[in-house]
Amino acid sequence: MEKSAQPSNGSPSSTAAELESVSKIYGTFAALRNVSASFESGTCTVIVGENGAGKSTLLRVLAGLITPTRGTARVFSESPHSQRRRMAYMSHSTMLYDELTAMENLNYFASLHREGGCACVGSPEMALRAVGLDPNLTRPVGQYSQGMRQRASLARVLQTDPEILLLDEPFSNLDVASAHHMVELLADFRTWPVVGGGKRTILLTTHQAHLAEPIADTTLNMRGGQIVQPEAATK
Ligand SMILES: Nc1ncnc2c1ncn2[C@@H]1O[C@H](COP(=O)(O)OP(=O)(O)OP(=O)(O)O)[C@@H](O)[C@H]1O
Repeated sequence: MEKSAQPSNGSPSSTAAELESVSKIYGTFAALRNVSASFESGTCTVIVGENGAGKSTLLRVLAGLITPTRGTARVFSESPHSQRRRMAYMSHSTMLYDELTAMENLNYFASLHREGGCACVGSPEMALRAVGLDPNLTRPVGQYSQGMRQRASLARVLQTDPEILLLDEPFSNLDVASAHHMVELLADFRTWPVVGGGKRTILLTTHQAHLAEPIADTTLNMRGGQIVQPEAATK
């Protein structure tokens, strides 16, 4: 089934990411079935659906972490893998070391990026301040509340200064106040200028679409590995 997340305005340069007839088959099971969608630069797309609908698979294909069985994924008109330094992917798990402080965690991941040749525009300190965490906190992340852990996790991906932010269930395990704070942080992120021009693009999956409403330009509904609604603009 083929659906367009956002209708093309005829300008290829405004497309941040796209899927063209993408399927992902595990054995005999299709996690994604012939999905086509495009995501315009500067927009926030919220992807909702039941467990197993294919939301994470879609994000991971765009992140270049999964190769489609059929079809093509493109990021800035190139392969996702080749554009990975312009993207950041935050998975379900925080991917932080519990025994390290937030600053130590971010320094560690920043060093990995530098070794990979990534120019980290944001510093770990700036990223932590951006999400409202004190860079001088001496407590290890293992002693943080869930909300603080999620913020530290967001800082980990923001410090790479991504143009495209892919967030898998960023509100999971957060109370409503923390989820609202996360949404405010994401709204703020969208306003950050991009070196060399361009706009920040967000794709996020959630079971709680109402939480993302303030920043959602488009909501996509997935079921059985397909996008089942072409679009449902929330504003
Ligand atoms: N590596 C894998 N091997 C086999 N099946 C997989 C694999 N990864 C995902 N699947 C299956 O593909 C389907 C889609 O998974 P996916 O994680 O994309 O769903 P989801 O919509 O993100 O679900 P959830 O909301 O539970 O995270 C599921 O049925 C899942 O079991």
